[in-house]
Amino acid sequence: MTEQPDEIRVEQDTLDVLYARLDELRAVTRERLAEVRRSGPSGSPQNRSERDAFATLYEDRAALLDAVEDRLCFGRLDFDDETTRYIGRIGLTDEQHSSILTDWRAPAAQAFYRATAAQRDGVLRRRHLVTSGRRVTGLEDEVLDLSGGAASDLNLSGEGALLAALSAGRTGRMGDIVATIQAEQDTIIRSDLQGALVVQGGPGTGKTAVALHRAAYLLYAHRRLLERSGVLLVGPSQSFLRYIDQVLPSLGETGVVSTTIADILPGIEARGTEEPKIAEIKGRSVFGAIVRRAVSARERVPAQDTRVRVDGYDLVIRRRDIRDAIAKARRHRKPHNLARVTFVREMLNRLAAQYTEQLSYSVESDERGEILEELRSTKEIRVALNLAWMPMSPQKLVEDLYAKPHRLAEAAPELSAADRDALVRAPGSPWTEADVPILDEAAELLGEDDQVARAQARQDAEQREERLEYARQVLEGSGGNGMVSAEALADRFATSGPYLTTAERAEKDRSWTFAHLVVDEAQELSAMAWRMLVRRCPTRSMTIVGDVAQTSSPAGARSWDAMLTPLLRDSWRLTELTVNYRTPEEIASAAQRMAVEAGLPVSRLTSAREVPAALTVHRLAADEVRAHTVEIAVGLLADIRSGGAGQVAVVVPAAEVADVEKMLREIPAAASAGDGLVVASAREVKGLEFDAVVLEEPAALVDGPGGASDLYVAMTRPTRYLHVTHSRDLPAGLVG
Ligand SMILES: Nc1ncnc2c1ncn2[C@@H]1O[C@H](COP(=O)(O)OP(=O)(O)OP(=O)(O)O)[C@@H](O)[C@H]1O
Repeated sequence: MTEQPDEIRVEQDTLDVLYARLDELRAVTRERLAEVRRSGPSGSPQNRSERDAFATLYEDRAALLDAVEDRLCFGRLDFDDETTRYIGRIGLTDEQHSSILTDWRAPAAQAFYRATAAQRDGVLRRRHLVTSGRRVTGLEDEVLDLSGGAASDLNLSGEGALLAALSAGRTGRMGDIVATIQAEQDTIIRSDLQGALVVQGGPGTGKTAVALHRAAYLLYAHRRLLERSGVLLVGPSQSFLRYIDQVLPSLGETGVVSTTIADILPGIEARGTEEPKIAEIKGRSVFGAIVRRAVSARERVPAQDTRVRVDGYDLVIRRRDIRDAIAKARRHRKPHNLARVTFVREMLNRLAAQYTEQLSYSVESDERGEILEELRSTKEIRVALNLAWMPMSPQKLVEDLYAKPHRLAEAAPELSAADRDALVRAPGSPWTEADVPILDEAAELLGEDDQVARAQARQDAEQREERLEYARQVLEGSGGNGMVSAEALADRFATSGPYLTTAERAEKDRSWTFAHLVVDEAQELSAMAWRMLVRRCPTRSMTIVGDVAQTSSPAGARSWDAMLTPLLRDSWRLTELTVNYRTPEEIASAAQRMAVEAGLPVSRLTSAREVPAALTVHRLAADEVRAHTVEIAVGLLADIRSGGAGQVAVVVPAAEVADVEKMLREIPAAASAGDGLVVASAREVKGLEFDAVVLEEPAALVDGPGGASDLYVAMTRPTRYLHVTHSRDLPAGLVG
């Protein structure tokens, strides 16, 4: 990176203009918001809801303008025709409506990330602006003539800025990478919305970063479509979602619904744990058929006819009538609870016919209604009809399947007796993550009685068209600047109570379908979890990122093809990331060697950075290992903290976490470290990163349920140092 005082001054002047414009827009937005609020709570409900809608609009705009303060502008392109273009977090125009800053997601910004000496796209020079607050502190120029070329073999663009970003201390929160997105990442970020895009890449290749930037890009490029139905982001754990939760807001996007598989069903708390081998059984796609059979079993012809007496008349609930009524109800292919209405109506009609045959006169239609009501409320008839077609909640259906071995045996002939035995559990046991897709499948097949909701939805759709037209006129009148679509504004007009975003509405509604789905650490998902997600995204427009070499769940994917083709057929495409930005070369090579020896399906990986003495291995006596682990962690913490912020993690098998935490609590420097020192299992650190990691007894990790994949994950978390403490032999390949 070069210090060029004159050039820096020029860029500082530009930056001053851009920030002045940002401040001006902030002031205008705040003034408009104040005006709306001043207008007070009077007026008709229609006026009030419009006022609330405008208030939300200005609040969102103010929040967006605040979010882009840091590194508002980070790049400049100089073209052959002597024009220049500045690239930043958002687009800005001056008072004459001329562009002064180009949004990084706009087509006009693409060359900033993609132009190379070989393919310049008219770009002469790419400049990275390094800033601190509102000050320009450095510049990095790449002259794209053939003599200059890329700065390294890896074709890294803005290498100085990139390496500075990569070696900065970790805060425990992921940051955005807009200023230094690399060409192979940019291609993925801007890839077509249609179909499912699978991004396979080794650890640290930026899969999470790319998935989030792609979500922000798609929301920008297809705002109308995506804002209305929303984008669903599925991550592996709540701690992972916390780790990434700043990235989209820093890119000006807040409307994405984030969740985990365990939390995806409204009203279900899946906090129970179970053996991985049980989760594997529950994750098999055959559970789709098992749930279907379990539902069908609740529609059954009894062994005998049932006689009942109503008002002194003898009626027979005949097996053959039940068989016919079931067949008729099934013909409409509605979910069980909804089809039950047809079954009951048919049976009551047949019983009413028996009843009236016994009368000495013919009945009028109003009397017939009374007879039907009488039959419906007769207890024996209710019981008999329920036995033939039981109304069911998903929870009850699945609970019965686990608690009553005969039900499971009937529904699951594909499972071995041993597998079925493993699934048995008492009613009332807590739900586990692997139960969630099964409950969702059951909810889908059982259905809720949503007639009222559907009528309401039809009415809403009609009213929405009117509001949309009105919102378009309003936006035209107020010179809408693309920050909000007419669709979003129309939806805001609709809510006279507190305004609900798409995200908030979607979160409450199990059957909400999203316009795009982003899945991170996707290799962990079972076939049943995929079925559940695909139901939520009927367009199959998805971004799926993961690494099949890091799969620890026995129900997860070892091959994308085997997992996805049965569900998505040919509507998915595979792309790869190959540069490791996180882990120093020495550590990454050791991890790769170990993974290859263990037979994991590792991807090609080249490391962007080298850090001297990044990997240290401590061979110890068995009774010394734990004390050394703790001591090394405390030493690393002091070392890293002396240079500013940073995080150290100690990775041990899950059963050891509490013990190590207890030892660390007794050391004052560790006890007061807060987020700076984390003790966790390999599974808990998946997707996260730390400045330094102390990894205890790798052979024990390999013996655990996640096997060598867990060790691969643990080894590839550090951005600077990895210390391995051990007494047992090291897994093959770990030391070269
Ligand atoms: N172009 C880039 N500029 C700056 N930092 C980057 C870039 N690409 C990736 N990084 C950084 O590299 C680190 C690893 O990225 P990320 O967590 O997205 O990788 P990953 O492929 O999801 O890893 P894992 O498979 O281990 O979960 C992060 O700190 C991320 O910010």
